[in-house]
Amino acid sequence: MSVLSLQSVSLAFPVDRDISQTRLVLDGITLHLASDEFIAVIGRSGSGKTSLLNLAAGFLKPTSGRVSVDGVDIAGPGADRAVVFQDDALYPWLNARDNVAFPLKLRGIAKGERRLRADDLLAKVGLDNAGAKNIWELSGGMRQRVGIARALASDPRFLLLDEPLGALDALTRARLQQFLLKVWSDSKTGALLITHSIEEAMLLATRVVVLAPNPGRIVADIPASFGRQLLSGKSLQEIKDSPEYRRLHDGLTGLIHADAQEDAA
Ligand SMILES: Nc1ncnc2c1ncn2[C@@H]1O[C@H](COP(=O)(O)OP(=O)(O)OP(=O)(O)O)[C@@H](O)[C@H]1O
Repeated sequence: MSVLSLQSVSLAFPVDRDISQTRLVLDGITLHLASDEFIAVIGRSGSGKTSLLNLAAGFLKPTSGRVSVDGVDIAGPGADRAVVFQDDALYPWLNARDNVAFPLKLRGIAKGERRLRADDLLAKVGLDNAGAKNIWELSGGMRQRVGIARALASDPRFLLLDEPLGALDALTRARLQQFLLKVWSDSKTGALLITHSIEEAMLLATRVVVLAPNPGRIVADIPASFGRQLLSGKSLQEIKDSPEYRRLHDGLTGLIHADAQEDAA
């Protein structure tokens, strides 16, 4: 079992490129993600969700505090932490299979083996016959699935997901939520998901973390079991109709709303 940890992490950005003046964006963040967990981070726009993910990915260095994997400070981005963005960021000059195989190429894996593994990963994300397709021939949902297959190709211990379903229509998004849940459960990687959707956070995560802004800080860290209920075959409607679902939904909405009112006061 691996653990990705942020320990008393703060992050300040310079104000208007003036490095003598800084603004605190995240303050005192402590968060541990184990490789069997799915943490969803919600919070208002500007509360620091993406900054938190960028710290975990190693794209940003904390101003103070530590970011580590299994107790070892990270030095920057690494293959142990794969990132999927809202904008799929695929290579348009490569077909779907070669996009997925790209991390394998970087690791020096031979061509035949790369092809087999890429096809296997494409099958895992339900794109068995799409390997030879050009990126521009794929729908938005298919492109996101290729992006997730590519992230899995590096055999990461953690998947860092920055609003990966945010640009999709409601129906495709609902389908891909179920798919993401299955991928997480099968691949046994820890997942950190940034989302604007309370419902998405509740349906996928084993823990929902709420950030409040100015400066970004954790105001709630709540366990959830709806994803596991979905995986064990309970229907979405039954889950959404349950009192525990409605209670948590109301609670999370209240937390985000309370924080907005505090800001306006
Ligand atoms: N590179 C940067 N330089 C200066 N300020 C930044 C930088 N990146 C983010 N910020 C500021 O940090 C704060 C948090 O931004 P961040 O993108 O992490 O929030 P967020 O919760 O992900 O927002 P959203 O939900 O709108 O994507 C914002 O006020 C933003 O303007």
